[in-house]
Amino acid sequence: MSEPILSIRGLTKTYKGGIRALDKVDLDIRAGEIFALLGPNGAGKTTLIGAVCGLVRPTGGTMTAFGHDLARDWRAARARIGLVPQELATDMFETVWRAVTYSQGLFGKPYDAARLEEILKSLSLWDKKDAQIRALSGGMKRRVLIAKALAHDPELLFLDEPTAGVDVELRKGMWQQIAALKERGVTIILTTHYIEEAEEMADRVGIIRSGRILMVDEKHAMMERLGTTEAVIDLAAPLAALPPDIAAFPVELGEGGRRLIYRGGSAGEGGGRAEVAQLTQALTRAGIAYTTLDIHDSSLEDIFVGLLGEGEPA
Ligand SMILES: Nc1ncnc2c1ncn2[C@@H]1O[C@H](COP(=O)(O)OP(=O)(O)OP(=O)(O)O)[C@@H](O)[C@H]1O
Repeated sequence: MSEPILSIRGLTKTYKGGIRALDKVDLDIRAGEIFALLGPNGAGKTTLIGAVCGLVRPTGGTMTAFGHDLARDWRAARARIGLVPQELATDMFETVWRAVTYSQGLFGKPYDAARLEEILKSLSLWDKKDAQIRALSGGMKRRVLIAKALAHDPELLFLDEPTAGVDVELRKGMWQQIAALKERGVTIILTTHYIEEAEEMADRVGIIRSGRILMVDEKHAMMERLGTTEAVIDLAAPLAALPPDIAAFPVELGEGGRRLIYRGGSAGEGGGRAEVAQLTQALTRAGIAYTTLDIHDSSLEDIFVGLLGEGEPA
């Protein structure tokens, strides 16, 4: 693997009052990936982003971005990092154009009107460039946040809950924007508690709870390793007991013998689905007819809920 673009070791943050928002977090981010940090409310996602972007002062640990130690050489690294925060912390009376111009210069980048025009056009904000931000719709305000974060052409972009509270259509639009940024080579870290968002977008997923990273893996590997297949088979006639050939599969009888429920394997091609195919063949061989077969793989959501359900944090 090439050098990580961002490397975090032992990152800890204890807020005044004693809340430990981050607890010895280790994380490496690869150039060009979309990394989704998943966690429930209060897990420490925003604190983690804030620590990298210089908004939160860590209590302990080290962070290296683009080879720069963030504690010693913050500006050089920060100039290459963009942040789309959850909330618009900008002057609402400002025009869109002034807001993005300000952001472009914030880390020493020279004024480049053509680039700003390009960014605003790509986010369908060009015809709003002279509008005051307060006059924009919620969806447009969010796009202004993205435009501001992109104005200095960051190579690493943080998106904190990019689609929290936005409608489905806007969310899909946002996903397209994020995919387009990845195409251009931008590395993306997004936080979300919409599992669907991670499932759709991410190359890798990290799960955080109570300031601790519980798991980091390729999304597909995580789904294959932790996922299962469930098949619900409605039988044409009730069965009093399972014949041995059928009982050899991970199945149980329900609905007074009318329904066979299979749970097993792993999600994905080879695992549970292949075994369900064998199960249906065994049913046919045993002369057991069925009317419907409903099969599905567990989603990232099932996995996530299962992981978070495993005991309360220490
Ligand atoms: N400025 C602060 N002072 C004290 N405690 C804080 C501060 N900011 C966050 N916390 C606490 O730190 C913990 C982590 O908060 P954080 O905002 O990082 O979580 P999050 O995962 O981003 O949650 P959400 O999804 O709700 O944004 C929470 O218990 C929160 O109450």
